[in-house]
Amino acid sequence: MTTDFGGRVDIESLSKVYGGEEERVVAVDGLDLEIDPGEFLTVLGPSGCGKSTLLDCVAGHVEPTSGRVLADGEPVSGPGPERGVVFQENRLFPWKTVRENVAFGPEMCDRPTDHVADLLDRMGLSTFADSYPNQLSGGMAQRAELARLLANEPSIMLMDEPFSALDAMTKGRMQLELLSAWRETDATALFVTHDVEEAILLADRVVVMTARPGTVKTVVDVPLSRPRDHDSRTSETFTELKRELLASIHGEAGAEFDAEFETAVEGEDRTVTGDRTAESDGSAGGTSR
Ligand SMILES: Nc1ncnc2c1ncn2[C@@H]1O[C@H](COP(=O)(O)OP(=O)(O)OP(=O)(O)O)[C@@H](O)[C@H]1O
Repeated sequence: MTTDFGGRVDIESLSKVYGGEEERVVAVDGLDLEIDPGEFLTVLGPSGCGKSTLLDCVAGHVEPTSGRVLADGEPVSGPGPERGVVFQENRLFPWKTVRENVAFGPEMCDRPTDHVADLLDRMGLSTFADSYPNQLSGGMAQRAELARLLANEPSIMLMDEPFSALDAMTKGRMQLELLSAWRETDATALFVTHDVEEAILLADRVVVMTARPGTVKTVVDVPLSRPRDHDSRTSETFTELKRELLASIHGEAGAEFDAEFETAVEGEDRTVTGDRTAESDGSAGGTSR
């Protein structure tokens, strides 16, 4: 699968303020980030720190208050075909079948739809191609969303906690399916998640955001080889990265957030190991797939 665009993303001094004078919320404040073409970047951060706002600004669904986003050097001023989005909740058209949902994007752009059957097959949805979204399980609907994203062959894949509502086993399968599909493209991926393990498993680099107003706290390289599988989670490198990222998020989110992540480190030595965290300087990491 190829794309027509390079997939570079530059986020420059991005700020977003919601509301008026009375209920002013500074969601994102002066955030700088560069994402290389073909890179898989995950974004972690405490609840409400502006992760979705960041992704929405890149998608062109939210207009920055100041600063800008460039996609392949062009300022983003709205949604575009080179950027595809998957949200946490199912946004499939309920009146269309799975096949029609997946084919919709290419059809709207007068592009071929020959790859739709193959995508449905890869996502394990061939036998549900003629089903409607309300006949699908949560995991199937998310697979259909992913197939729909891939059918559009975007050069930039934007994903906002797409697997957060899935059970652990389905989530694990979907993560590997996503990686496998992404590796066959040249696409850049920006993936927002609350899940530290998910952030590591998928990424070339993990961005940790500060508590609101959100900006980049740290950027951590993930030096795990690809292709990755479930065994990648058992490596020493993975465990060290997990401790490092949990410590970074704990430090940011404060005590009220600790409880949420307490279970994630249960049974493990919580000592923070050597600091391999690179302070954000906007430099890009490796992109080997
Ligand atoms: N349309 C909006 N109008 C007003 N405030 C908003 C709007 N969208 C988001 N916010 C506020 O901006 C802040 C950042 O929200 P955002 O959804 O970007 O954070 P998040 O990190 O994605 O949160 P979560 O992890 O809980 O999904 C929050 O305080 C939120 O309430």
